Amino acid sequence: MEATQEIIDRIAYLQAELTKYGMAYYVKDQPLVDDATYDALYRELEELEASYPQYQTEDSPTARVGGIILPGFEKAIHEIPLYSLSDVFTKEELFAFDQRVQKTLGYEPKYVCELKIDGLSISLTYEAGRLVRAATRGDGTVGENITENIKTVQSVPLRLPQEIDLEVRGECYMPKASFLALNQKREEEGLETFANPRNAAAGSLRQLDSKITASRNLSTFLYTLADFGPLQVTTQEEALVHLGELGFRINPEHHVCHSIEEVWSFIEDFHDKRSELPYEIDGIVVKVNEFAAQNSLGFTVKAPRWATAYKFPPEEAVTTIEDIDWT
Ligand SMILES: NC(=O)c1c(N)nc(OC2CCCC2)nc1O[C@@H]1CCC[C@@H]1O
Repeated sequence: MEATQEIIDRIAYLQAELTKYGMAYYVKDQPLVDDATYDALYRELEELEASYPQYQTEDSPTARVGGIILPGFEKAIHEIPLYSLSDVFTKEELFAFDQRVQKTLGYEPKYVCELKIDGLSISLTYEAGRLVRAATRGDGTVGENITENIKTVQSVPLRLPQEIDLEVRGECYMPKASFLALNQKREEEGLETFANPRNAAAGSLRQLDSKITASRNLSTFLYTLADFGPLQVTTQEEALVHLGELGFRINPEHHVCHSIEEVWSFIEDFHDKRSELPYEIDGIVVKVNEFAAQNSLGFTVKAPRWATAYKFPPEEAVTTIEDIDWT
């Protein structure tokens, strides 16, 4: 059916508005409209796109529901490898890391601390501002192409505000509340429950039916650029801020520390706050902030010399909602 200019404009308006509302709700955690308003506009867009499918764009908000069932996952080669992190488990080991860094640099650098999100590491590739590939980390060089599944994760932008080529990396995770609700539902259905949110996220992302992925309330925190492309950033802190400006979901608890002692107090602080977070973390990632200093330090075979992960002991597992002491 041919569409009038008025209908074409209305479809474009709804696609833009609902994308803006979705970004505010899922990325910035700051809703702009109430659910009823969003749902009414979403239904109107669904009806219009069903009547005029030639105007349903692949980055329309209605494209998030999944529906592709893949025969299997294609391999995804990482041109720039996804490194792992060295681990430290004590204050002494953390300070020894700082000593090695200072020995190489000849000065004490600023560090940026980030919560170590306990999810599945992913890589997102954009060409001319459009998401063209999403992949799991795999072994760091070869992962799985999970583009169709990642498109159903509401916090992942399908289109950037600038038509740039970019590859970003981060974690896809399942919030604790979604994990508990999912396990309760599976229990009621006599299905096997997931051991922890990380396994639940991995299982949800590695579904061949993207409709199942769409139902699992996954979210993301992005933390690094594989290639800096056109971005003019010189520190990790700036990179995080810029990723946020591009529309990616960034964990707000990043903090620049001016000494390893300050890093330690950040670690102690979050050791206590950990159980109150709405997502699981398994430690704190400590990175030299300046990219120039990172380049001087370089990488070992598998991990950067300019970063380490202080690991927390495993959190006592909360398996079902009944286990929580709500008092
Ligand atoms: N899990 C995380 O929250 C996290 C993070 N906040 N920052 C990084 O920085 C990368 C960059 C270079 C080497 C590690 N890595 C993280 O997780 C990685 C994914 C795979 C191994 C580590 O867990």
